[in-house]
Amino acid sequence: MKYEDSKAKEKVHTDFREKMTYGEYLDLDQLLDAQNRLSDHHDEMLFIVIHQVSELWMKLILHELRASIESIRGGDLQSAFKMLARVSKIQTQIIHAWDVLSTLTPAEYIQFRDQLGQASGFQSYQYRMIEFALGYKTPHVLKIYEKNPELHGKLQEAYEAPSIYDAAIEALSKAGLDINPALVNRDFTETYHGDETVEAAWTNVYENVEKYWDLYQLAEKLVDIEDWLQQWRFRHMKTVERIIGHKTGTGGSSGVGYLKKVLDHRFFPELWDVRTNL
Ligand code: HEM
Ligand SMILES: N[C@@H](CC(=O)c1ccccc1NC=O)C(=O)O
Repeated sequence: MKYEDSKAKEKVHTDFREKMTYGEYLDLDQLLDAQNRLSDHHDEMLFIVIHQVSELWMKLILHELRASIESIRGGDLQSAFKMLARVSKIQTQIIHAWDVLSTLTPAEYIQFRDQLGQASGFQSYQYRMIEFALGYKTPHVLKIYEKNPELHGKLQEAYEAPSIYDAAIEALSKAGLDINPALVNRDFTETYHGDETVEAAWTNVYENVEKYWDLYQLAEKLVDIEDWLQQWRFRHMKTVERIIGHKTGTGGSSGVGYLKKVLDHRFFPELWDVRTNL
């Protein structure tokens, strides 16, 4: 039994459902007691809340992505569309969070930045699991968690699992489109970089929409997700530039230069290339 499930059961048994309150159901004592500032600077509260809200939304994104991968692999594309549409809407929420964070000025941030030590969003394991679920497998990220076996195990599992794009490629193949067989059983720990048979298959789908309506819809849902993820990355990079300029990051990277470089990575390359082919 998963931890979440056992906790829910315990709640029902001990509280008798009718007596359970709003705060108990949502564990608000715990949730609202977790904004612990390291400085007494007013704006540190904003910094903490934005991160916590983003991590909560990431939790839901992962929940939806994992289930949609299972649905695609099981041939139930309609359920996957519903969940992927939800992922896109969540992404718009976390993109808008940058508008709130942009109210933090460099002069304000610098007053509590030192307190953050070497902590950095670089260490967000949920963000990495999202990247893994979308097929961007960066092995150096696993190293960060070597000293935490529980998290390392979870990340390793996500690292080895087929991504949503692997599931989509399998769906292309199952629909009778000619896909390089080596791709279907490939080493999923490798970041996917593109394949001619996949590009030809997507081109076929886009040219024969009425025949491949489901695959066409799947493609467009994936484009939505990559589009929004790139917009999130871009807003992060620009917000960082306006707050810390070109200072090096607390995580040890070059900062803005590094965040710009990450923007080069494409998750579903053929879905972008196909647009040129049509
Ligand atoms: C004042 C606000 C912020 C600044 C100055 C900032 C700065 C940075 C910098 C410089 C990096 C590069 C790694 C490093 O050397 O530290 C980074 C990475 C990252 N940050 Fe932020 N960040 C901010 C807010 C946020 C927020 C609100 C989130 C949301 C969870 C976030 C998530 C991440 C993630 C996931 C990475 C890793 C990106 C990657 O490796 O592709 N950051 N951040
Ligand atoms: N990397 C940031 C620090 C930072 O943003 C941060 C620090 C602790 C917890 C989350 C953070 N957010 C995202 O990177 C910096 O260099 O200022």
